[in-house]
Parts: sequence; structure tokens; C-alpha cells
Amino acid sequence: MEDKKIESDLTKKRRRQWSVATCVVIVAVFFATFMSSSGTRTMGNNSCQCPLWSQEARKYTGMVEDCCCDYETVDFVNEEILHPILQQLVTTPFFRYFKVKLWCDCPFWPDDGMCRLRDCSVCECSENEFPELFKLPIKGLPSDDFKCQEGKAEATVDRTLDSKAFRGWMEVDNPWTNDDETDNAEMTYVNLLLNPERYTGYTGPSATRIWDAIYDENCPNYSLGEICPESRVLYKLISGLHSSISVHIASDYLLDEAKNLWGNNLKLLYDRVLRHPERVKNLYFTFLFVLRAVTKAADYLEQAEYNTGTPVEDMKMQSLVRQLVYNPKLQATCPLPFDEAKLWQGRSGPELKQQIQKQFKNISAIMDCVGCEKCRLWGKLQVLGMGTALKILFSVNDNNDAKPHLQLQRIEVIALGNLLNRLSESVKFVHEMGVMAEKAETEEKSVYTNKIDSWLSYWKSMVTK
Ligand SMILES: Cc1cc2nc3c(=O)[nH]c(=O)nc-3n(C[C@H](O)[C@H](O)[C@H](O)COP(=O)(O)OP(=O)(O)OC[C@H]3O[C@@H](n4cnc5c(N)ncnc54)[C@H](O)[C@@H]3O)c2cc1C
Repeated sequence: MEDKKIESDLTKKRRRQWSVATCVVIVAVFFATFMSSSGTRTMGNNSCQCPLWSQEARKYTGMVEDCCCDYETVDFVNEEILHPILQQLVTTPFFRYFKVKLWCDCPFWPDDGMCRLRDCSVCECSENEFPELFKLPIKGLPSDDFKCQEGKAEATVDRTLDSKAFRGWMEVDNPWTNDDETDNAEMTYVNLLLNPERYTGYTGPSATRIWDAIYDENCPNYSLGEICPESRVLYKLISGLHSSISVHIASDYLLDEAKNLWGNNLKLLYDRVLRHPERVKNLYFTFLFVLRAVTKAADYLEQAEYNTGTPVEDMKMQSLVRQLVYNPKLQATCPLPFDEAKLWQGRSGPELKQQIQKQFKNISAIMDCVGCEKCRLWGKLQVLGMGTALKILFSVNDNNDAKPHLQLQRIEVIALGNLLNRLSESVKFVHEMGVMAEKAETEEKSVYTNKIDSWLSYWKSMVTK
């Protein structure tokens, strides 16, 4: 009898131990899942293996990889010089009107318009603030073609066309992009100030498909040995742009839809960018790359014709351009943000350039598949800006005969200026809010860890009872 009682006590204790152990395992699995819940695809674990670029270093000090300027200097130069100039520059009439083909003629798959918010649609350009020189009759465009936007008529863009090239500006196609920028058919004018790049609610399989296609396009299963510096540059530019878009979503997020309350979403900033140090590094890299293109084209940009018919604004703008491209502080601290001369040196340089140019062109074609009008606008603008930077850096050498070879279109300069501003904003936001976002994340995790610890202690005490 006594033996049976001891045995049943033991069985009960064992059962209790088993159930506690099972709970501990469940908790541990749950905790491990939580800790590793990045939920995001890094370049290291998808089909295109690029592990060389994801070397972890959580502190952003020293030289920006493949660049000639360190993180501290970039932050200083950006906050002291570039950001204030660029913020003013992009509000001028020259830079705020962008000519773009917004129609959704995706060459790869049917558009699936996944836009959830009205903020997805592009706003109309107001007639009276549009520079006179831009105004030309509408040419053969259906005004009621809303098939690729969620918004109603009031959310559509101004269809006024600009078939007249600005004085002093070339009508040349950008070899790095898919759209023919000299073709004014189906082009639309957009006031960028009315259409800020921010959270739009564009998410899910449609958005993922675009990013997947972009990465698959430019990083197609390179084995380790096949990764050349040029392909690495292209990957980093795309990743840096992706980081910048994510930063803008995080910095201007719809916190409360009912109250239409917009603000910072630091959790999103952490999850999508900060917790992946290589994405932050690629953002800085992309910023320096585009900055190098702008300073390399300094003479061209300084001498270009910026007449928009608003003399006071135009003079102010020209002065801002000079301050940007010939800035003595910038020249003293970061004279060569990126050294493009190191690329295309191998014997297969020309073929490689052609191949990478083709890849970038395809990436630019994918922009027509972005299922949210506003995202498509900024995607196209920034890809054109990037294409312009590539054109400046890789079509023109540093010899004295360089100038005659560089031919830029007005919209290329507008895209380049706006892209640099977007990247400058992202770098500033990451620098200013990064520490706070990381701290908030650590605190949240420690609250969670404490909860789990006390839970574990409770169960342990149950076992030993
Ligand atoms: C061209 C374009 C413009 C867009 N513009 C906007 C916009 O203005 N507003 C808006 O709200 N949404 C915009 N989106 C959608 C937005 O970028 C995201 O796709 C969406 O918010 C869903 O995010 P996600 O967390 O699923 O990850 P996504 O940002 O969609 O990323 C997809 C995958 O790519 C990888 N990845 C993420 N970031 C990087 C990086 N920096 N480098 C390398 N790999 C990375 C990750 O593995 C991730 O899972 C745009 C999308 C595209 C394609």
C-alpha cells in the first residue's frame, strides 16, 4: 500500500516535471522565434547569395565601405551643409515639377493595384503654380484613364505636357533607364511637394514581388568567386535606395488612420533598416555615390539654364546649386565621396558595363509594375536619378575633354537633385533617430525577457514543490 502511494506520488511528480519541461521547451521556442523574428529576407539567405556584403559591424565608424569618406564626416557634412541646401533646393520651381510617365504598362505581369490608402494616389498639379514655360497644350492623352489608380478623378495628375525642351538642355535618352525620356507622349507633370514620399499602405505580395524581381535581376545567383566590384556597387545602390524608401515610410507613417495622425514609426525603422547593419551601410554608400556624381558634374550643373520664368526664384536656385557643388567645407572634408575610377578596370570592363547597364535598365522597367501610383512616381524618379548618377560617373572621365561629352536632360537633373535630397533626409533621420530606435527596441526586449524570466522561475518553483 505504502509502496503504491510512493509510486503514484512519483508518477505525479514525473508528470508535473514533464509538463513543466514541455512548457519550458514551448517558451524557449517561442522566445527564440521572437528573438529572431526579423521576418525579412536578407540578401544572404535568398536565392542570390551575397554574404560578403553582410559582415556585421554594429557601430558605424570609419570609412564607408568602398568610399573615400568616413561615417562621422558624412553625418557632419550632411547635417551642416548638404541637408539645409537640398531642403531649399527641392522647393524651387525648377526642382519641384517632375515630368513622368505614370501609366501602368507593366511589361512583366498584370498590374494588381494593391494600394490601400488614398495617399497612394498622386495629387493634381495646381495650374496657377505651374511655371508658364512648362505649359503647353495637352497632346492626345485620355483624361479619364484611371485604370491603374485607386484614387478618383480628384487624385489624378495634371496632364499638361512639356514638349518644349528648356533652353540649354539636351533631349537625350538616358542609356541606364527603360523609359525614353525624350518621348513626351503620355508624360504627366507632378508637383513633388504635393506628393511626398511617405507611408501609403502599399504592401503585401505585390510590393514583395517588385523587390524580389529587382534583387533577382541584379544579383542572379553569383557564386562567391563571381562577385565583381561593379555588381557589388549595383547591389549596394539598390539596397541603399530600398533602405531610404523604408526610412521615409518610417519617418512619415500613418499612426492613427481614424485621426489622420502622421508621425515617426521607430519600430518600423528598426525592423526594416537598423537591425540589418548592411542596409544602413548601403544607405550611406548610395548617398556618397550620388553626391560624387553631383560634384563631378559641378561645372555642368553650375552653367546649365534654369529659367522657369520666375527670376527671383531662379536666381536663388542657381545660388543654391553653386553652394552645393562648390562647397569649400565639403571639398575640404570629403573631396572624393566615391572613387569611380577604380571600376571597369578589368579586361572585360566594357562588356561588364553593358551587362550592368542592361540589368539597371530592367530594374527601371520594373518600376512600371509598382501597383501604387505615388510609390511608382518616387520609384521612377529615384531610379532615373540613380541612372543619371551612373551616366555621369561612367560616361564621363576626369580629363579636360569631359564636359562636351556630358549631356543631361532637365528631368535627369531634377531627378538627381531630388534623389540626393531623399538620401540626405534618410541619412539624417537614421543618424538622429537610430540610437533612440535601438534603445526602444532593447527596452522592449528586456521587458519581454523579464516577463519570460519570471514565468520560468514560477514554473521552476512548481517543479521543485
Ligand atoms: C519602388 C517601390 C517604391 C515604394 N514606395 C513606397 C512608398 O512610398 N510608401 C510606402 O508605404 N510603401 C512603398 N513601397 C512598399 C515598401 O517598400 C514595402 O515593400 C512595403 O512597405 C512592405 O514592406 P516589407 O516589410 O514587406 O519589406 P519590403 O520593404 O517589401 O522588403 C522585401 C524584402 O527585401 C529585403 N530587404 C528589405 N530592405 C532591404 C534593403 N535595404 N536591402 C536589401 N534587402 C532588403 C528583405 O528581405 C525584405 O523581406 C514601395 C515599393 C517599391 C517596390
